[in-house]
Amino acid sequence: MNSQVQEIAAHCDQLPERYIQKEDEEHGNVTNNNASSPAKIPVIDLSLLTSSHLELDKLKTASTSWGCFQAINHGIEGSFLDKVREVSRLFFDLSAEEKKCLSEENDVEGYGNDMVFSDDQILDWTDRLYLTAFPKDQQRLKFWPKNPTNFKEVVDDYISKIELINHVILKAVARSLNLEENCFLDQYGTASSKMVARFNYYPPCPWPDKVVGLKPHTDGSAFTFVLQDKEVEGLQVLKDGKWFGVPIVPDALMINVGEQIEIMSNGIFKSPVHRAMVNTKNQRISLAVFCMPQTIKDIGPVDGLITDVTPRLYKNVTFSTDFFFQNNQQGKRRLDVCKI
Ligand SMILES: O=C(O)CCC(=O)C(=O)O
Ligand SMILES: [Fe+2]
Repeated sequence: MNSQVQEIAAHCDQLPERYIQKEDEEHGNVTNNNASSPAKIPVIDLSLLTSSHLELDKLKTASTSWGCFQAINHGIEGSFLDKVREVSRLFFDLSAEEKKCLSEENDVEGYGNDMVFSDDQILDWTDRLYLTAFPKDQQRLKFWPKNPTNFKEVVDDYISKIELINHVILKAVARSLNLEENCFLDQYGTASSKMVARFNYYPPCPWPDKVVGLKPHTDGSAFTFVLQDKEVEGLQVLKDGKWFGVPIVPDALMINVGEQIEIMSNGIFKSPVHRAMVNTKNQRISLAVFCMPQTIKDIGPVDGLITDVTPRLYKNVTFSTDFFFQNNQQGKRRLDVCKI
């Protein structure tokens, strides 16, 4: 196993070559830590989505222009979100030895860092814990921390709450396009869907403008729910060629449109390119929960959105594990592979 970034950060006085980012031609200056403007990422009140057309319209605009929004009044207590943050932090506070017990060579699940596909790959300044969290019978318990002792109880509880919100959002985005409210949910498949939790740990870095915490990417999910660090910012979203920092909105959940909803909506909703930056002083922890449709059948643009004026833009596709990682590995963007 590679050294964990946490250990490198604690012990080294020179940045290892493999973490030094090169200019990114596609997404502009990779290591410009100062996002160009304070973001106006829309804030959506989920409690209004069934009663207010205005809020539903805001959701539609957010998902078509930004591809993301901060959800408030989502039904999860702020004190519970703090608990989720706390068990995440307590896990990363454990000794290196204790955490390494939760990793296995060549397994994406468990504790580790940036997945290495090639010798010349530039690595992200992050360590992570990656767990299949739902359905429960697919959880691989050997990768779940025993410490803190309430880790699993809290995470299981959080995941079941996110599952409910995910359904609310899937229905609401359908209604926002005047479609039958289950059209995305039916493709998503309630019984056989999957949720993957990725706990991201970004140690402080003495050379923040030479590295990125998480390189620019789009999420392969239907939707992703990101619980942000409560004090330290770092997430940025690319819009109209500019990077926008995502501000901390207390108790909000940052929700990203994933590639699969971009496909199901025939490109109306956008899966945003985003990245995470690091800083010299403070560690940052985030928890991303990826809600993934069933992989037993393919997904594709919903019928109601394909017309003579808006022809089908994407093929049907199954987001199998191979499809997911292989394209990444070959440097191909998954969404491009799916385009007609
Ligand atoms: O750290 C963050 O805020 C973003 C995490 C993220 O984008 C991911 O895990 O895919
Ligand atoms: Fe992401």
